[in-house]
Amino acid sequence: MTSASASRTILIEGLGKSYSDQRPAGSGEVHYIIKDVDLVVRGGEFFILLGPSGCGKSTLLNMIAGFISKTSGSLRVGGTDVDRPGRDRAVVFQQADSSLFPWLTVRQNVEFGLKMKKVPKQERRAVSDRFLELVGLAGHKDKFPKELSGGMKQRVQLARVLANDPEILLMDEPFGALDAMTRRTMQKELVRIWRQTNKTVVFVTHDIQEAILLGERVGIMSSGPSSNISQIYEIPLAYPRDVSTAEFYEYYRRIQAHFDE
Ligand SMILES: Nc1ncnc2c1ncn2[C@@H]1O[C@H](COP(=O)(O)OP(=O)(O)OP(=O)(O)O)[C@@H](O)[C@H]1O
Repeated sequence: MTSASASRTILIEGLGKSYSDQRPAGSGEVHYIIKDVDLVVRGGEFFILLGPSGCGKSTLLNMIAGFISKTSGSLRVGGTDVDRPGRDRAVVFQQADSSLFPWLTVRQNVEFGLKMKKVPKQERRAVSDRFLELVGLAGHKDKFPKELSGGMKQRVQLARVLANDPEILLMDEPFGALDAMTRRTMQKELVRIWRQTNKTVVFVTHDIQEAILLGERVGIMSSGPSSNISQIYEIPLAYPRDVSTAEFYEYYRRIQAHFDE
């Protein structure tokens, strides 16, 4: 492993997260959302977390992001314990609306993080031009979020995250709220961007087709409580992938069978 990819490796051992029941009528009992999770995501890899609703995918992703603290086990990125959010990791959420600033233009939204870091204006321009081009929004830089469709807003969110150049992209069902056609376009774009930038991607979904279309490996989370990664499927299909091929269907069938068991 090169040192560049080692710095982007996510190493998870025996990771757990529990909450105690604090409701007035609650027992104070401890419930594990995830327990004994072991996982290594290599630098530059496209890794999928796939599982049924409520199994703890977002909890695990938010722990990697540093938003949720662990109860047990170890979680390291590039050899360093994760105990808070960091510039090496960025999250793309399902709803772009909650992350974009409505009073800023598309360009200003993309440049926001760079401005906070006091990057000079000319350099900010060059970065926002590059990433808005990459996500296909070169012609919409001066629009405000309310003038954009859902898919366009999601592209702005992605451009903004990429502009900050994190090592690791953490994506929580980022296309879940989009219509089928826009979703398909965004999936293709994401694969293209990932191959161009070689980022580490951890992508949460409950859609088997999306998992196989995007991931180099698909980690299946067992249904909760005390969920963990019960199996990992390697998907050695070439990109861009075609859902209509027999090989694609074979992986689909195998993973579907896993959930039917
Ligand atoms: N702060 C919290 N306190 C107690 N329980 C929580 C808390 N946050 C999440 N949970 C519970 O943890 C479980 C896993 O939630 P999580 O959002 O991680 O699942 P998910 O797999 O991402 O689900 P979905 O696909 O529906 O988004 C759920 O049962 C949820 O109710």
